[in-house]
Amino acid sequence: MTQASLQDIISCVSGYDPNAMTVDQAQAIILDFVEPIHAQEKVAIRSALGRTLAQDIVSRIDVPAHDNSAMDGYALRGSDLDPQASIRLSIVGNVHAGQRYQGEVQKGQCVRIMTGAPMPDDCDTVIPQELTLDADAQGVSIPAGRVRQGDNRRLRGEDLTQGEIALARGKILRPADIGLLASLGIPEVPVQRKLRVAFFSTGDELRSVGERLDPGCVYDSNRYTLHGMLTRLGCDVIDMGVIGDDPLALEEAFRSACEQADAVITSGGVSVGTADYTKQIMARLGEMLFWKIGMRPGRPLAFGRIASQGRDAYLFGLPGNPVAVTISFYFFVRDALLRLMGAQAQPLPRLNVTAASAIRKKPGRTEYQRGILSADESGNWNVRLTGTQGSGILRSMSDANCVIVLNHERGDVAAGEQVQVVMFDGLI
Ligand SMILES: Nc1nc2c(c(=O)[nH]1)N[C@H]1C(S)=C(S)[C@@H](COP(=O)(O)OP(=O)(O)OC[C@H]3O[C@@H](n4cnc5c(N)ncnc54)[C@H](O)[C@@H]3O)O[C@H]1N2
Ligand code: MOO
Repeated sequence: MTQASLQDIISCVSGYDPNAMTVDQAQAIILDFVEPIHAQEKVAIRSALGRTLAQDIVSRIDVPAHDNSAMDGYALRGSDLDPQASIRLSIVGNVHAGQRYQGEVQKGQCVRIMTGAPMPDDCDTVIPQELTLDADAQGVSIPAGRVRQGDNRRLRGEDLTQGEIALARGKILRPADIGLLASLGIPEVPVQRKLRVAFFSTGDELRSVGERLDPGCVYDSNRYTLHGMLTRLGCDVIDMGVIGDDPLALEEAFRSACEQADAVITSGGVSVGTADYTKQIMARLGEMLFWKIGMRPGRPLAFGRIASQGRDAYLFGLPGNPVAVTISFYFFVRDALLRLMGAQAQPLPRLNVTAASAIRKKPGRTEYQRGILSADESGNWNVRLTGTQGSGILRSMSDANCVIVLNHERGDVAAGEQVQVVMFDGLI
């Protein structure tokens, strides 16, 4: 990777203060520093779900390939229609999807047609069969005013025209995109190689699931939350377990993670505690910034790039508190990983909704509070807090279906005021 150093980037940030960063500043610095990886591979379209498209996909055909009927009914010449009076047309043929009507259709004539069948050359309008009267083998009556010229006809190329970009590079492919690729007859597509992300938890007090919980210890939940969030983002995950507060073991873990992965995520050890060797080791292995961000939860954050054995990786040192891990991941790490994987920016949509009750908020920091969004009897959406908002209380994260984002300058929120929420659906 050849890229600007973090020092270059922060020297351009006005009022840069690592102990008083705003969320916006931190997000901007991170995105500025992260460069997309370039490796790509070809995969069958069914395996491309959730992957990032590595090149533009240009349509080689018109879709649909011909004008065709949107309804089962009768194809007719629109110029025969009389808006004031019913007309009677004679039926000169029949055409199904996959066939082509070869004959001519003259004035006063029509063709029985099925949905998807190509329009006969002389016809430009279809009347659905349920709007017609007195149909028999010879003819059909078209009541006045039921259709206008051009109705119920799907035009050649109305979905995509030959040469048009059907899907742009950087798109994360969803089921409809896979269907679109199939509609173009494309069997495989170039996608970005999956991002490899290594992660581990730090702290002597952590026990892994399956181990005995010794006095004073807690189960490591962060690795499980991170595993879920990274998997949802479509990364290849490398779970490196729990590393105790031992400088040698920590250094070895950082080196090994960096040699295997594009990005390394740790939790714990980024604050000011005496056993927090983590920060020193991070700093020794590369270029690191340690920030106190004006936000809650998620105040401490380490960010940079470390190197070992000629390999380097971006490093995100998240705070240890379980809720802080989730918030830091979604508001800093997610966008950076998306950029790293070559994906188009995918800002998390924010909805304006009503606060069901008052919310305490200090101006001068961004707060992310866990909420439950629901509709009242009139169908108006409002949000209430899940309860205690301590950054160690994972239960209230699990109970929530959204996070309420209260911007930097904002003070207390009164019941009935508008607040912004980010939905968890599909996210956490
Ligand atoms: N004097 C100060 N103390 C603290 C500050 C500060 O600025 N000055 N910041 C507080 C904030 S905010 C946070 S967040 C934490 C972050 O500290 P660390 O990143 O060093 O995290 P730890 O001390 O290792 O752990 C914090 C807390 O979270 C629990 N934890 C850690 N890892 C896990 C895990 N994998 N699974 C479950 N729980 C975990 C850990 O046991 C601690 O209770 O510092 C504040 N203190
Ligand atoms: O990041 Mo800490 O969890 O803000 O409280």
